[in-house]
Amino acid sequence: MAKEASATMTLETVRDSLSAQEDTIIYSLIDRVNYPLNSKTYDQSASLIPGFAGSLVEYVVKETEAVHAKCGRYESPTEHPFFPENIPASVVPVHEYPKILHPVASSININKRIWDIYFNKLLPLIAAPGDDGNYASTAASDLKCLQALSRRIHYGKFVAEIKFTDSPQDYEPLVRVQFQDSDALMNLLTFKKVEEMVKRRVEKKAAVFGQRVGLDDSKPDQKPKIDPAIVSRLYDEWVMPLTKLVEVEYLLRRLD
Ligand SMILES: C=C(O[C@@H]1C=C(C(=O)O)C=C[C@H]1O)C(=O)O
Repeated sequence: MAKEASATMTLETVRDSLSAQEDTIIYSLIDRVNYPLNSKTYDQSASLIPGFAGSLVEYVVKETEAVHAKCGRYESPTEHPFFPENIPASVVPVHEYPKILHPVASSININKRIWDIYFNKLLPLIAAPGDDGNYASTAASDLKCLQALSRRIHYGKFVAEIKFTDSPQDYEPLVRVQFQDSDALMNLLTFKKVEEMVKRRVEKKAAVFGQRVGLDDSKPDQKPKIDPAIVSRLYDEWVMPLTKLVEVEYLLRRLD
């Protein structure tokens, strides 16, 4: 780990970053629920873009990622494209990010799973049925959610690096090529108490950020914009397990 980075990054600062990223995720989801499901956005056969074989959301994500890639977005170790095969080279001057992670980190990208879970599991839970025709805005909102979730989940690389360098005596034996043990690694890096606290915190944030604010105090409380229990479930079933999956994938190759 680079000196300047190891001096400033600790498990506490990493956890603070994960907490700050919750805010971005929850605000992005609140933005998405302003639109109904708008299923044409996801229809492979709707042919909304002449000459493009795929859904509108795929088109928006691929084209946006291409522009962002040229501007250097994916040079950052915290950013991961959803269509890496489509990514042009950066044309901007190279920024020297602190070298915190082992070089294998750049080969770990689980965005295909994040994409699948977002569209097939989460979206049907949060978006109201209906179609208001705002497909491009809907796709742009989806992209913000996907990027925020992807950044958070791949941040598991940093969590893993800090845990490894804090306790190499515990991690190294499980990582050595001849004894690689994913289940034992998963147990070692799991902190159930922290996970319970995160679930309660995101539920509370969803209730606070999703409040409907009016000036008429006599009106009874209305439902928050997004169901706080669904946000807690999102973390419990998908966000934290996938973060830990990234942690394990990274650790298994940490000594390559
Ligand atoms: C991120 C950490 O590692 C694990 C994953 C967590 C998460 O994704 O929020 C929480 C606790 C740990 O089980 C951590 O220890 O903070």
